[in-house]
Amino acid sequence: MEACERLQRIRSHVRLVPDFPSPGVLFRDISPLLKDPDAFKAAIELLETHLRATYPRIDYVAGLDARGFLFGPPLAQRLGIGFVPIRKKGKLPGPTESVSYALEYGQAELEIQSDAVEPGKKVVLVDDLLATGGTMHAACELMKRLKAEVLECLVVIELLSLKGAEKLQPFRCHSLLQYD
Ligand SMILES: O=P(O)(O)OC[C@H]1O[C@H](OP(=O)(O)OP(=O)(O)O)[C@H](O)[C@@H]1O
Ligand SMILES: Nc1ncnc2[nH]cnc12
Repeated sequence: MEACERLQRIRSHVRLVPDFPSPGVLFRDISPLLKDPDAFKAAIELLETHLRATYPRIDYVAGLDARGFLFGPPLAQRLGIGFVPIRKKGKLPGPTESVSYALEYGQAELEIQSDAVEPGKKVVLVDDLLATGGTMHAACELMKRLKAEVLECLVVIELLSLKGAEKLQPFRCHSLLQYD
């Protein structure tokens, strides 16, 4: 499958759900994408191709709770590197670093185990979707605390009107699909 054919396949498997989880939010539901093995494979392959073409060395893929856990581990496997979970508050044992943040429809706190990434390691942060960028920004802050280097914030879907990529600067952001 060509890259644009793959993108089209991915796009056609993202479902729009108005007013979820709260009134006024247009929710982009990736469930149909996960359910279709070819579409899901196309997404993972495009993420992998992009990373291989862009970075000579990546040490870890770090995924954001919860939907970053769907894309991060298969991607890390294909790259032959480790996966690190960044979780919502209270889920990780042992010493942790935590950062609170605001997202498109709420407030939450993200955590990482203090020894999850060694200082100086090169990390790609992965999630399904970038909206306001609050969640990804918090993940970047966690990486700063561990003295890791964020190569890029990588998402399947970017909601351009919410200007998440601007909020993340100077960190780089890459998305497969963009919506207004
Ligand atoms: O750019 P933002 O405005 O921060 O929004 C994006 C975040 O919102 C969603 O996660 P959510 O917090 O709904 O949690 P979930 O993955 O557990 O469903 C999505 O998976 C991103 O992580
Ligand atoms: N509009 C949206 N659709 C799906 N996930 C989201 N996370 C934040 N905003 C979202």
